[in-house]
Amino acid sequence: MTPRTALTIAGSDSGGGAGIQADLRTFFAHGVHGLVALTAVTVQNSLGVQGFTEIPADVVTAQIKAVASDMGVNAAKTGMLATAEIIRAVAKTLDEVGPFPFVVDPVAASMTGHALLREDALEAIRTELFPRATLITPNLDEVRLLTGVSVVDAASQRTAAEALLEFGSQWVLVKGGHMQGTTDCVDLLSDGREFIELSGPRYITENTHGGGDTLASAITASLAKGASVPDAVAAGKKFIERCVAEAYPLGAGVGPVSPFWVLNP
Ligand SMILES: Nc1ncnc2c1ncn2[C@@H]1O[C@H](COP(=O)(O)OP(=O)(O)O)[C@@H](O)[C@H]1O
Ligand SMILES: Cc1ncc(COP(=O)(O)O)c(N)n1
Repeated sequence: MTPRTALTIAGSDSGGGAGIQADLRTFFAHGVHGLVALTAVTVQNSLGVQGFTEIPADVVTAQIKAVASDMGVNAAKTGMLATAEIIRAVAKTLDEVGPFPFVVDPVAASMTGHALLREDALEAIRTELFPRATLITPNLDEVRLLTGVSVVDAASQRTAAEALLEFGSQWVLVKGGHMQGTTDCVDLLSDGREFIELSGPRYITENTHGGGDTLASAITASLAKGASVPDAVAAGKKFIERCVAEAYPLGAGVGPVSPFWVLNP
């Protein structure tokens, strides 16, 4: 039987733990066929990002149109988008080939602190992509960059969710992985009416590379299969928890979260 399809519009991680590599292995783990529009090639390993080269915006557009016109897209997500020009091209192209559920993971930097966006690009994500998004999935660093809100507890997490929804997405997931001093990891999902706390154990590990990409692509895979946003996010949270619990060391720095457990559930 032909599986459902999900499109990732994102950068390549040569270390294989984040970016399109994380997205494709997550789509596979969900039984969803992955489609790709590559935006950038990063030179990266467990120690960080040594540099990147972006793909020309018209080539990003052409990749999206090629797969959408022939194979069909059941849901899409964005990760690293590199430049404002690529972001504008993605927004325009999605208007032409959509609608389908669309998840925006506003990747601004790697967890090692290296910029993955050129300077003017965060503003373009906010104005061009958020209003078109079914769901946006910022981490706490991205929340601060986008809204100025520092999330330190449940109240400020809710304030941040409300501020982010002002930019026009249908739903927001404020991820709590970087919250200090908590024994649980609590992500807050909201559409402005409902505020749903998704809580799970915080595992002690150094190896969380690719966690955000894996969560967003797990959610996108469930949306491609027809799940509602709350159901897709709840399933994604369960999925990433297990991936963090089974993360492995690789290289001298930060190892990747692992979806390999799906092979031996
Ligand atoms: N140590 C951990 N144990 C369990 N879950 C975690 C851990 N760190 C992050 N998570 C979960 O992984 C997902 C990604 O979160 P986060 O680290 O906040 O984003 P990002 O990877 O984009 O920086 C969230 O669902 C978060 O709750
Ligand atoms: C190509 C690419 N996309 C996304 C990330 C973010 O992932 P992380 O926050 O785990 O470094 C990355 N490092 N590289």
